[in-house]
Amino acid sequence: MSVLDEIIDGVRADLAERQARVGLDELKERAQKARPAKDGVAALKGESVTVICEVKRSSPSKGALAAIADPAGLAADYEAGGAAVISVLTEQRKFGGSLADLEAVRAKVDIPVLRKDFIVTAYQLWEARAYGADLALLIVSALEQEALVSLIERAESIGLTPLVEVHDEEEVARAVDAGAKIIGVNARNLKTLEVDRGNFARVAPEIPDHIVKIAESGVRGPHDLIAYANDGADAVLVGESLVTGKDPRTAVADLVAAGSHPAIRHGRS
Ligand SMILES: O=P(O)(O)OC[C@@H](O)[C@@H](O)c1c[nH]c2ccccc12
Repeated sequence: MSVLDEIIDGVRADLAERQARVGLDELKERAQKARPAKDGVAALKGESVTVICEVKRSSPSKGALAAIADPAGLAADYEAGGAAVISVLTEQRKFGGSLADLEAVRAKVDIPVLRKDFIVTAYQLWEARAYGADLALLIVSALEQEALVSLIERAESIGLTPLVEVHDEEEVARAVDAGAKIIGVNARNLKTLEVDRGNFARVAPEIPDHIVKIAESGVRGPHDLIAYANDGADAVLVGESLVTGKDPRTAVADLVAAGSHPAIRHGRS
């Protein structure tokens, strides 16, 4: 069984418990009361390379990264540093996240918030909206094509912007066919957990121009952002280096400054 399969088994077990506790109707009611979702595409695509900053306590590859007693405080630091979007891991077993983290972050910041989880049913999209998310991650390798198509449609119909994650060229084709407007290329293979920073450069040319391109994982600092930008990234998604560093606000500000450097804008469409 791959790491991804193992994670998804756990996600399904936890999901079944929540579904037994909170009915879909109740969840929809709560989602309807949530503040309208912010436009994820507008937040990410601009003159500069934008930065998505992640609240992540642990990971299957590295184990515990940071305790993060105050996820909302961390998110506020990210926002102050110039983050375009906050990503909140809500998967519990391997990443130490929760919907409570999402809710706390949402209450604290004004920028769009991404629910980062292993979404396999529409129920999780309603949860994302009910707890204040503006975007939701959909992982191509975790979904049959039919499910991917219907989850993208459902996400958009309830106001969520889907960020569709791929790892190779084949998955790009599936994401594009399914109607993705934002595609994230993960440098980490979720089946083996190996990180290959060269993956974005290989895969990104397959993504049509009108789609927002995000380079995910492995960004250690401004030099990695610049490399991804030169390979055509509109945005980068950064977790580990921010949660393990001493000063997240300054680390984000340094990334944002690199992303808005005129040298990077040259040749960008
Ligand atoms: O911590 P990093 O290497 O900066 O990576 C962040 C993010 O890309 C990573 O957490 C991630 C990318 N896709 C995912 C899917 C599920 C869980 C986590 C992820």
